[in-house]
Parts: sequence; structure tokens; C-alpha cells
Amino acid sequence: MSVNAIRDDEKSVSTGKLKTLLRLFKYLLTYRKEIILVLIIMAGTVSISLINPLIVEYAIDVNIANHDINGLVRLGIFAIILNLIFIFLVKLRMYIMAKISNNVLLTVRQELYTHIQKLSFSFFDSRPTGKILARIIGDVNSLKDVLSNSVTTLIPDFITILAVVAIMVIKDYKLAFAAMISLPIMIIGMWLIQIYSHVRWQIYRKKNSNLNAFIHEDLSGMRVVQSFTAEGETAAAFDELLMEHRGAFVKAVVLNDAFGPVIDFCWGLGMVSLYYAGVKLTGSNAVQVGTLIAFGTYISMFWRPIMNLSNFYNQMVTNISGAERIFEIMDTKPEITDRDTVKELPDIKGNIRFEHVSFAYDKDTQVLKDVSFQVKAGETIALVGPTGAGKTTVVNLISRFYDIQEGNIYIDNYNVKDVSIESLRKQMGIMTQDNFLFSGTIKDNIRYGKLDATDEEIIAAAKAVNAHEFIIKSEKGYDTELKERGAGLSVGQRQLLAFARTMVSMPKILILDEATSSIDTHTELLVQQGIENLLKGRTSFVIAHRLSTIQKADRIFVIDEGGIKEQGNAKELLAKKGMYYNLYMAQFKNV
Ligand SMILES: Nc1ncnc2c1ncn2[C@@H]1O[C@H](COP(=O)(O)OP(=O)(O)OP(=O)(O)O)[C@@H](O)[C@H]1O
Repeated sequence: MSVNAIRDDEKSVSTGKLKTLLRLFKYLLTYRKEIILVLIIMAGTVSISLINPLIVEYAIDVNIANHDINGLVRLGIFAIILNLIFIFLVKLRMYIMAKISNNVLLTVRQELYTHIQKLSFSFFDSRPTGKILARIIGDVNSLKDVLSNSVTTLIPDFITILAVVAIMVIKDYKLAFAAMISLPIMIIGMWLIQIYSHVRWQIYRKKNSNLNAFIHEDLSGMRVVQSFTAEGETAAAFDELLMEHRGAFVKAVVLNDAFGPVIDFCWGLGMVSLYYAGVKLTGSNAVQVGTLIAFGTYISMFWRPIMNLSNFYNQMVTNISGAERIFEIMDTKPEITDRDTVKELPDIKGNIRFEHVSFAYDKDTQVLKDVSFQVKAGETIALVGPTGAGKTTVVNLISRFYDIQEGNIYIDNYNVKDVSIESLRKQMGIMTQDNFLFSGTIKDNIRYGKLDATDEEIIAAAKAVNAHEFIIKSEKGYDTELKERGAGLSVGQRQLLAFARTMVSMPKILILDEATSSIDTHTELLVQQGIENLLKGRTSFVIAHRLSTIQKADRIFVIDEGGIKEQGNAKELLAKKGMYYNLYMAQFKNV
């Protein structure tokens, strides 16, 4: 998957506007009953608005022409009641539609989020988080108007146009023709505008995404920004992105604004040609004045829905790129998936075997080359080696966060590709240096390791890793609320909580990736004992740059240049005076 940087525009997706629109409208099908109700309501409102000109026509040509005042008053009362019903129906329709479109947005957002959670690490490696956020929030929001107007505008206005055309043609086909003469100009004009408009709105959404990504990264790294006093530089970069964003918006909006004048022009032209034809025909007594006035109303009734439809069309062109971006993610297949024939991995002992494993994140750079090793259940393996050697990669492959290109990985003789990902990862406990804590209570965060853990299990886990002491000293003990990412706790305390979270999950295979590197010496003593409790009875992989932390490991693998260069326990490797010895001496010569 190619990598997209913050300032690089994402690639445009071209699935076809109609296809995207139909896919979006499919979500509305769940609300068939409500939509039918809305359409019935709208049929009522459309009928009332169609009757109004007839009332006026009747009043002029019959009541007023015959001086029938009583008839005129009765007609007036009838018109008032009819229009009160009209107002009520319009409000009811708006309420139902708002409910439907909000529910659809909720469903789209849920589906998108659930799908994103299933995507592989490679997906997240390939794009900034802010750009993913832009799709879940901004792009989904942009669909709101398209959805609600699709029912309230598309269908009823279309029906209104057909009905008005039918009435006009029946009443007087010559006047009808004159009223609609400018229609082809409008259709061609709008079609031309939308071609460019769609591209411009696509660019705008991408610029919006870039801006989001920048803000997200900048806020996440605010401590670094401030400590390097780089506020000026980031503000300048932000301004630049902001200008690009604004420029893209202005360019897109300018084209959108062209829609209105095209319609106005065509409407005006229709009006002129109607009256011109009308005057000619009334002169020849071929048409009555009332009919001509009614036609004047019908022409508005004909062009107003066209105006609405063109606004909807405009809105659709504006926002369809949001839908395209959402569906693009929904159509992204997770690279790591369960095969059709997968089995559940039963409770494992924890034996691990790598057989001629080769792996590359991307085609050009091979990270592991033909790596083979075996680890017995309960063994503690330390992985050491220069930075970038591939230690984290080895442990990522055990949890199948990436798929290997060659070779096989077995856990208790089960190939990791033959078992379900969930059953595999459930038996793993992974701790990294960045132990992400969520907002919520301390208890919630520990329970994340095992969602059905009882309070007793949580406390036992915290005690086992020496986290209990500091927790009960916190303001509300286990119920203390944590801030985002555990801000407000010391680094050591965060690590202890993460240990407790892993402990409660009782994993058979434990991975500690630089998990203790940021702990101070005092906390390290506390944690060391916790770790030993954690390691007991489990197969463990410990990655540590500080060699003092891995002296008790059963075996140490020295990883370099894509393979295991040395292995053995600390004593054996020191005696060998090879790579490990050199690493060790480099670390301890100044101690
Ligand atoms: N997500 C990724 N996409 C592409 N390349 C990656 C990715 N993660 C790591 N690499 C590359 O793979 C190589 C091995 O990385 P890895 O993280 O396994 O090293 P490491 O030995 O754990 O390093 P360190 O000790 O610094 O944590 C490095 O060259 C790194 O640049």
C-alpha cells in the first residue's frame, strides 16, 4: 500500500456518480415505511399546491365574472383550510425526514468505523490518522442534505413537474410548449457545469483531509512543538494548508454559484415566451385571460421544482465526493483476513516455530530473510540487536499483524494462517513502550484486557504487577477517571496499569516490546517483580535495549541484517565474545 503523507492529496476515486448515489440511497430502503408515509404526505401537499391555481382560475373566470360573492367567500374559506392542512403536512414531513437521514448517517458512520477497525496495520501505516478522521466525521456529515433532500426533493419535485406538464399540455399545448422552450438550454448548461464542479469538490475534500491530518498530528505532538519552540513553523505550515483549503473551496463554490443564474435565465426566457405566445393567442381569442394567469402560476410551479432539483443536483455534485471517499474505505479489504476454512485456535501451551520465514513491509526492502527458530512453551526469549534490525517485526508476525511472504509460523503446530485471527490474538498479551490508555476509569482500563473480568480479578492482576499500591492512593482508587491517553499519570504508573491490563488477560504468549524502557530505577524495581510474575508459565518475548533487563531470559536472540545471528543464554553469549558480547561491552563499559 503506497504511503500518503499529510500534504499529499489522496488519490481520487472514480466509481461513477450514479453508482455511488444508488449505493447511498440503498441505505434509505431500510426506512421504506417512513418514506412511503413521507411520499403520501407529499402527494397531499403537491395536490394542494396544484389545486391553488385552479381555485384562483375559478374565482376569476366563474365567481368574479358572474358577481357570485357568496361563492367567492366559500371558495376563500375552503382555500384557507386547505392551506392550513398544507402547513401541518409540510412540518410533519420535515420531522420524519430529519429522523430518517440522521439514522442513515448513524448507520453509515457505524459501518465505516466497524470496517476501519478490521483493517490491517498496513492500512494505518499508509495514511495519517487525521485523514481517516476526516472521512468518519466530515465526509459522513456532508451526506446529510443529499439524503434528506433525495426523498423530499427528488421524488416529489419530479412528480410535480410531470403533473404540471400534463395539466399544461391538456389545458393548452401551445402555451405549454412556449413555457418549456428554454428547458434544453438549462439541461446542457447544468451538465457542463457539473463536470468541472465535481472535480473541484473532490479537490476541496482532499484539502480538507490534509488540513485535518495536520491539525491532528500537530495537537498530538504539541509537547514536542512547544519544547522545540516550533510554534512559528507549525503556524506557517498551518496557514499554508489553510490557504490551499480556502482556495479549493472558493474555486468549487464559484462554479456552484453558476447553477442559479442558468436556471433564472431559463425561467425568465420561459416566462417571456409564454406571455408572448399568450398575448398572440388571447388576441385571436384562442385563450381566456384566466387560463393565461393560471399558466403564469403553472410556469412558476414548473420552474420552482426544477430549481429545487438543480439545487439538489448541485448539492449532490458537491457532496458525492464525500460518499465516494467513504465507500472507498468500506471497499478496502483487510489484508489480514481469516481464510474460509479457519479453525478456532484451542487453548494453547505456547510452543512457537518459525520455518524459513521471509518478510518485507514493501517489496523493495526485505526485513527478515529465511528465519527459522523454535521456542518451547514457557520459555522467555529476549530479542536484542541494533535499531531497525527487525525485532519488533518478529513479534508482530507472531500475532499476525502482517502476513509473511515466504515460510510458515506455527503455534502449537497450528499454522497462524489456519486459525481465526481473533482466537489467535486472544491468547497473546502485547505490551509496547507506548501503552495506550483510554479515557475512563482505572478499572475500565485494566478490564480492557479481559472484558468480562470481575473486580476481584482486576485487583488481583494489579497486585501481581505491583500496581495496586499507587491505584489505591489515587483519588478514587480503582474508580479514578483517567484523562486522555492517561495524561495525569507518571510514565511508570501508566506502564504499571498496562502491565495489569495484560496480566488480567492471562495470555499464553506474552510480548514485551521495549515495555520497560521508560521506567525510572525506583519504579523498575517494582515493575521487575511484576514482570517476573507476568512471565511465569508463559512463553515470552522480551525486546529491550537495556541488556540489564534481560539477563534472566532463557535464551537471547541477537537479530541483525534480517536474521538471528547468535542465540543462547546471557552467559553463553558473553563467553562467545561475538555480537552480543560487543553490544554488552558497549553498554556496560562506562558503568
Ligand atoms: N510499518 C512499517 N512499514 C514499513 N517499514 C517498516 C515498518 N515498520 C518497520 N519498518 C522497517 O523495518 C525494519 C525493521 O523494523 P523493526 O521495527 O522491526 O526494528 P527493531 O529492531 O524493532 O528496531 P528498534 O530497536 O529501533 O525498535 C526497519 O528498517 C524499519 O524501517
